[in-house]
Amino acid sequence: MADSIASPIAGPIAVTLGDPNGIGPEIVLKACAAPALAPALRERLLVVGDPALLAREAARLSLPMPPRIEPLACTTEGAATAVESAAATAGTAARTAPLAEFLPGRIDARAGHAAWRFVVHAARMALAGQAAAVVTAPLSKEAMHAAGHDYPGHTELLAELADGADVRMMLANDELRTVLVSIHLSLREAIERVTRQNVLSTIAITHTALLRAGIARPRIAVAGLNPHAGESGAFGREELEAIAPAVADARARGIDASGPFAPDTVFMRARGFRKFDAVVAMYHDQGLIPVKYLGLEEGVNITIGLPFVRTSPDHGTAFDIAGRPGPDGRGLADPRSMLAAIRRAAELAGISPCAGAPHPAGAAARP
Ligand SMILES: NC(=O)c1ccc[n+]([C@@H]2O[C@H](COP(=O)([O-])OP(=O)(O)OC[C@H]3O[C@@H](n4cnc5c(N)ncnc54)[C@H](O)[C@@H]3O)[C@@H](O)[C@H]2O)c1
Ligand SMILES: N[C@H](C(=O)O)[C@H](O)COP(=O)(O)O
Repeated sequence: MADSIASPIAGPIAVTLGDPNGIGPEIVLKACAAPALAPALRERLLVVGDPALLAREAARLSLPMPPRIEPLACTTEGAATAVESAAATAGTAARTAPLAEFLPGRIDARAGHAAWRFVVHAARMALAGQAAAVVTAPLSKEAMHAAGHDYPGHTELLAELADGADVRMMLANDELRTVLVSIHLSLREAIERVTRQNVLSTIAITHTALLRAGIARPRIAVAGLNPHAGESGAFGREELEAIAPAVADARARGIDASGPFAPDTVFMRARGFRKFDAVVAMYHDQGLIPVKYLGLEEGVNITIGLPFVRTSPDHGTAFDIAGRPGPDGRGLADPRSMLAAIRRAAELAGISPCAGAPHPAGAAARP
């Protein structure tokens, strides 16, 4: 992962539109127009999506269009304005529909297909060195699956596009970073993934990501799986048989890893980065709840282990509020997590996120 680098990566920051029927288009437009966004950073943003869809949303919300758009049509109107290569449109024409058929809040395979295309295109740009980073607006896994794209989420799709890179999901805000041993699995399967090798790989990928972010001696806390981290085997043996040996392996490699710690208290010990720079969590909800609970508006999802920078907001498509006008007609979707994702991507790509504008979070590059 290119977490933080000495010289900036060239090219735009590709921002995907997400599921057209979710809040993606709204938060992308709001983030692009946010007064808190530095003008120089705004100019680096390249929105990957359908221009007609963006224009409809911009008119609804009385917002300007983003300065730069990479046109990928999912509507027939977008197809009229988009200049796409034959390769880009191959196999998708049949799924292009009139703009009026893209309805906010609706799970629709055509929207899922469009969201998938936006991500694939942006990732290919980054892999080809044509984009400095990728920031993804939320997509609906259900709609993507309905379109026949059988990925649990962006993370797994991006890993495949990057030749099967060994990636992990990190969620970060200004107080906490958590990294997951496994992501989108049943809890039963997630427990099976708590192996010595998986835990060790997660610690190692986390260590590399933190080093690249400029943290000279990353301190990594490792959570247990069971209540009280198993209480010496009384409540489960995963700590004794997999997690503690993985921590020992990591330490033998010179990594400052410690644990397993009781999962219910390790996050508060890590909060504020006073004792630890990151917590390795044993499964999805163990690691994501603490960050999301601190506020959806600041959290950023970062894929570590990829050959390019990828961030996203830490929330989903919010179909329940998509397209809703709100009391002032400007929509209900909060763009702050998207803004945080854009700023974090810029930092990780070596681009100043705050040139010419205040950066509320302050601070140096961090994943
Ligand atoms: N990065 C991603 O692509 C991503 C991340 C998480 C979930 N998802 C997908 O999103 C869909 C819905 O997931 P969910 O309902 O569990 O979570 P969600 O984050 O979409 O919604 C949870 C709650 O938070 C609210 N909310 C979320 N973002 C908001 C914002 N920016 N402003 C105001 N309110 C906001 C919603 O209205 C809802 O009440 C699922 O298909 C899921 O797979 C995608
Ligand atoms: N697990 C993430 C979350 O709940 O925030 C989300 O599903 C995003 O996953 P991808 O980045 O893989 O789409």
